[in-house]
Amino acid sequence: MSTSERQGLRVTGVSKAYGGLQVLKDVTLRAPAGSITAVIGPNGAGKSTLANVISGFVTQDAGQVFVNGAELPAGKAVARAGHRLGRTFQNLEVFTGMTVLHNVAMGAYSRQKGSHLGDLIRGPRTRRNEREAEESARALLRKFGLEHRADSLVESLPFGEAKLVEMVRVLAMEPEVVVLDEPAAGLPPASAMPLAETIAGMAQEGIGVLLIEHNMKLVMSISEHVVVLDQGRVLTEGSPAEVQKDPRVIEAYLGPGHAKSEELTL
Ligand SMILES: Nc1ncnc2c1ncn2[C@@H]1O[C@H](COP(=O)(O)OP(=O)(O)OP(=O)(O)O)[C@@H](O)[C@H]1O
Repeated sequence: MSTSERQGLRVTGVSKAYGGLQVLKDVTLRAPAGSITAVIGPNGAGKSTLANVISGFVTQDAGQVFVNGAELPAGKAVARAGHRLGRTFQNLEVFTGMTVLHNVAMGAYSRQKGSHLGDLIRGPRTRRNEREAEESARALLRKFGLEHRADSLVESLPFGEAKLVEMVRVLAMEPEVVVLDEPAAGLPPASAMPLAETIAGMAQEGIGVLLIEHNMKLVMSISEHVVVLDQGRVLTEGSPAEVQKDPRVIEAYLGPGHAKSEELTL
């Protein structure tokens, strides 16, 4: 697919309620290919629910999600790999009991075509797929400076490296769009720079990145566009500089009376 055909992620009119609580209200946004779009908002604004709807873990009540113009079936997380949509989680999601290499190879394996019967009897095609998945996993680990960890169990890694493994596993899927749910959460400050470089690298490779993040420094330094969610609605959107100075955004975060002469530096 050429870069001009890649439209990235489009979310239109998504709403979701839990019982009487309307968590998302008519949310529309885009995360174009080759750029970083951030979603920020105070606690409880609906950011993780939005990530869950986009990645098919939660079924929306209304609205659609598209990757490169193709509508994704609501609530079908497993179908996302076929549509090249990858996602990382707020809480680390890695396959414990498996090596770093095999964790990343699972990402590569998910994009390969095979048959269930072939997988069951481990026919020649399955074995070739496994070999190829491991080779591309190894190449990615080299690229991200994790090659020396290939044979370690993923749970033996420091948290920051395990987070990076999760991200590399998503990249092994060769995604068109990635949703990163608070990638900086729990990371030591020293890891912020390599993380920013990794995310920027995704966009440079043409991926549409939707970055859900509380760390304003990270958001403001690498995002092209920022969407602000508040109480389930899109409050406003714009460039990092515009959003940072917007009195409505400052009020949403800090409460009324803070809007004058302040800038968002959370
Ligand atoms: N499965 C659920 N059942 C009921 N309520 C839920 C469920 N998931 C989320 N909520 C509620 O929906 C609202 C939005 O939650 P969500 O986790 O999406 O917000 P958030 O912006 O990601 O918050 P944070 O920044 O704290 O992670 C909250 O009031 C939350 O309690």
